[in-house]
Amino acid sequence: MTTETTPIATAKIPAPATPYQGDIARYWNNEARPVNLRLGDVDGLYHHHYGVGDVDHAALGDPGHSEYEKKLIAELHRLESAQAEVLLDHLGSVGPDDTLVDAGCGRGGSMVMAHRRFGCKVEGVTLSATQADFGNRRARELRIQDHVRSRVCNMLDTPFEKGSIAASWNNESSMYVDLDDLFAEHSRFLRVGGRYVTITGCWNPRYGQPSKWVSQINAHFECNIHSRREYLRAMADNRLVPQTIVDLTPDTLPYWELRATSSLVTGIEKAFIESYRDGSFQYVLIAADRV
Ligand SMILES: C[S@@+](CC[C@H](N)C(=O)[O-])C[C@H]1O[C@@H](n2cnc3c(N)ncnc32)[C@H](O)[C@@H]1O
Ligand SMILES: CC(C)=CCC/C(C)=C/COP(=O)(O)OP(=O)(O)O
Ligand SMILES: [Mg+2]
Repeated sequence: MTTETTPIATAKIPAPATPYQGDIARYWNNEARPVNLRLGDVDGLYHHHYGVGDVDHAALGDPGHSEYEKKLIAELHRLESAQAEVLLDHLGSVGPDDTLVDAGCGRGGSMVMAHRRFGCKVEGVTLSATQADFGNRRARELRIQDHVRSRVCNMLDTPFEKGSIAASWNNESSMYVDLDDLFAEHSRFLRVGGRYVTITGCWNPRYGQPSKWVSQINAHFECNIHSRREYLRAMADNRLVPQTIVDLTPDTLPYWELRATSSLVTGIEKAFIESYRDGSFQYVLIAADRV
């Protein structure tokens, strides 16, 4: 690394609020799965979320072809970026003078996309110094560091001023926190009339209790998947009123079925596919107004 800057994120790393958060920080500091890095290398947008939309079989071509695996990686990445576009579609009208918050920002791919779409500032928080440094380095490379910034910070206790944020989101990051605490914090920093969006996996109360597949996903990622009911209750209790709820489960299954055939499998594919198929787990988008 050059001497040009002390990375903002690691200049002063706050102590984890709980031992659990310390574990999660370590998990993401050590994460370097090819399924994430090789997809990000396609165009420099690094995601830690899953994909939506139909697979473009024409673009993939013949599985026997020497370029097939490369095309498959590009296709998985296209579906992951399409997921982030769907989230951004639900943020409402955002202008260049607005500031957005990405709660649990990962390596920052969604933040770059949000800035490109709206021209606004985007503030990201993650528990991982490695991720925050990665996101800030990408922002510098893209010369958007004045607008896109990641920091090591607990999303339940952020420095953002009350009512200062136009819109905020959790993209596959709400399963690491208590939902009441999470929505109280979003509600505090969002302005009245602002928008909150989450894309998340949640267990389906109609199934009864979390299925064995949901338990496997929790163990795999050290997270704690909430039920759909818990999301709606915690939002209602924190001045977040759902405007749109979309069941993205049918839209994410093609991504998983394709990923299961790739060389980049991680072993968790079966749990997602089986739980989406048996109805015990759902992939949902909820967009809510801060009232
Ligand atoms: C699965 S990744 C999602 C990353 C990103 N939203 C994306 O779509 O690429 C989960 C993220 O949540 C973050 N996270 C978990 N608990 C957190 C907390 N209490 N405060 C801030 N970030 C947290 C992790 O550090 C990680 O960046
Ligand atoms: C929908 C649910 C329950 C998500 C759990 C949170 C999570 C780990 C998301 C993907 O991260 P990743 O992109 O790092 O995972 P992978 O390595 O499997 O692609
Ligand atoms: Mg991934």
